[in-house]
Amino acid sequence: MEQIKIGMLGLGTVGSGVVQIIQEHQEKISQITGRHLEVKRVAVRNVAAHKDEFKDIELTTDVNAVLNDPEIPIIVEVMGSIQPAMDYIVQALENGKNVVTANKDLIAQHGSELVKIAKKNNVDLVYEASVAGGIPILRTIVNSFAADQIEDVKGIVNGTTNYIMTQMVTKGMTYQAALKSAQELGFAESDPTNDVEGIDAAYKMIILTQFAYGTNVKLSDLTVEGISKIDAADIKQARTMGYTMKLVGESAEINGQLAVSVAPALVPLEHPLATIQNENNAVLVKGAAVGTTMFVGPGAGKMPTANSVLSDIIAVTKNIILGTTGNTFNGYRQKAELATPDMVVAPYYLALKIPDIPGQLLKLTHILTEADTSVKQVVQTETDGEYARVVVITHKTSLAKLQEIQKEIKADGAISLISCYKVLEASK
Ligand SMILES: NC(=O)C1=CN([C@@H]2O[C@H](COP(=O)(O)OP(=O)(O)OC[C@H]3O[C@@H](n4cnc5c(N)ncnc54)[C@H](OP(=O)(O)O)[C@@H]3O)[C@@H](O)[C@H]2O)C=CC1
Ligand SMILES: N[C@@H](CC=O)C(=O)O
Ligand code: NA
Repeated sequence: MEQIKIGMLGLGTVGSGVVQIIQEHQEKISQITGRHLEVKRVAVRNVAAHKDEFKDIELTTDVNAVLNDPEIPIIVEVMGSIQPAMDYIVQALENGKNVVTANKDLIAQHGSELVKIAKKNNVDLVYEASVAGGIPILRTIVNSFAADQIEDVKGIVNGTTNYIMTQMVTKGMTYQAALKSAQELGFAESDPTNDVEGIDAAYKMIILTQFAYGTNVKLSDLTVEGISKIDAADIKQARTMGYTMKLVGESAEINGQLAVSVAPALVPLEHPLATIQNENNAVLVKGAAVGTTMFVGPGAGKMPTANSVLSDIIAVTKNIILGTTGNTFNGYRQKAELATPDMVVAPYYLALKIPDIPGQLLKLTHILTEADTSVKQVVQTETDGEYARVVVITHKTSLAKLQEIQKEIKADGAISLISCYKVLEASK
């Protein structure tokens, strides 16, 4: 049987999973593609660290030996970060090689540039593993939503933070211990800052926005908040009110304009996202024709992510055989403006520190009323005699009105806002 030789950049969590699947499932892959896949050469930083585990594979620190090998038609980039990965991918594409990558940082920030280079060189550039790890969400949007009009994409798209929050809530683990465990399990990025600050999820929402609406947005177009500042008191309080807390990404189409965000949100316990635990991810895609669909699965980890990389390798292999490489992964292009804060509406949870003296709650009600925002629920959760902690859940209000409320509270001086989270509606 003819061979397809693969060159790889990186042999860490994902890379080692890719090698394992190719070795263990060679027979099935050959039957499906009609080709024998062989990992010919892998570039790493430290050959000695891998040579005992990967005796049958040629390891090198010379990236050019992978990128310039005329026998290799497919390069798998699983090393991460922007540079030098960007230069290596450009070099591979310009050398006429198809590229499979799991690198969301790179695709979210330089995807359109790389797509153009791939097209010019008539090669594939595919990156299913870059969003929601093992969930085949990108190809599903491309294939199964091609004729539908997507109205909303919402979900949990970072495995590390969902794992941390699950461990904190269900096992009482500390934030630091849960993060350490996520790193040991291979879920976190090599520098976990992007995970915990919501940036990794934001990159994934940028890619999902491109696939769902055909529109390129950049990081500065999104509102992004991570989990590092979440107060355990809010998680507890939310639970008593019938909510759990999740890091939620949303890309919504509002009258033809887009609102893309990542932030911790209160999720009603009966909402499908409330049941997503540990490193699992879930993406809800709402189409005008199909309604709401949900895709669930592991969002991080060696084998699930490697399986997505393999789905790309197999798609590219088929294209090589058919002579159909060079088609853009997602061909949909559409220009759209960003929604303004007055267009983006949701209920909000506000936790406030209020002097425990008469008239203060009235003052808060006045601020909310002035911003045309009504209250659904209000609870005084504790008092130390001097200050009370008061939690308010509003009815739907716009982001512009919320900003007005935040400004007025700040100006008041006596009342202070401890935290503020969006509240998901049970039916959405
Ligand atoms: N882990 C996960 O669950 C997921 C990861 N991803 C993405 O997949 C990619 C890889 O992640 P992961 O496997 O976790 O990362 P790891 O840190 O586990 O592995 C990175 C690998 O790349 C190699 N490498 C790094 N820099 C260079 C360089 N300059 N030259 C040659 N080799 C280099 C490292 O070599 P050495 O071993 O010698 O240090 C290592 O083998 C990232 O883009 C990540 O965002 C996507 C979805 C899920
Ligand atoms: N660090 C990422 C890995 C997958 O993309 C995550 O935790 O989701
Ligand atoms: Na995926």
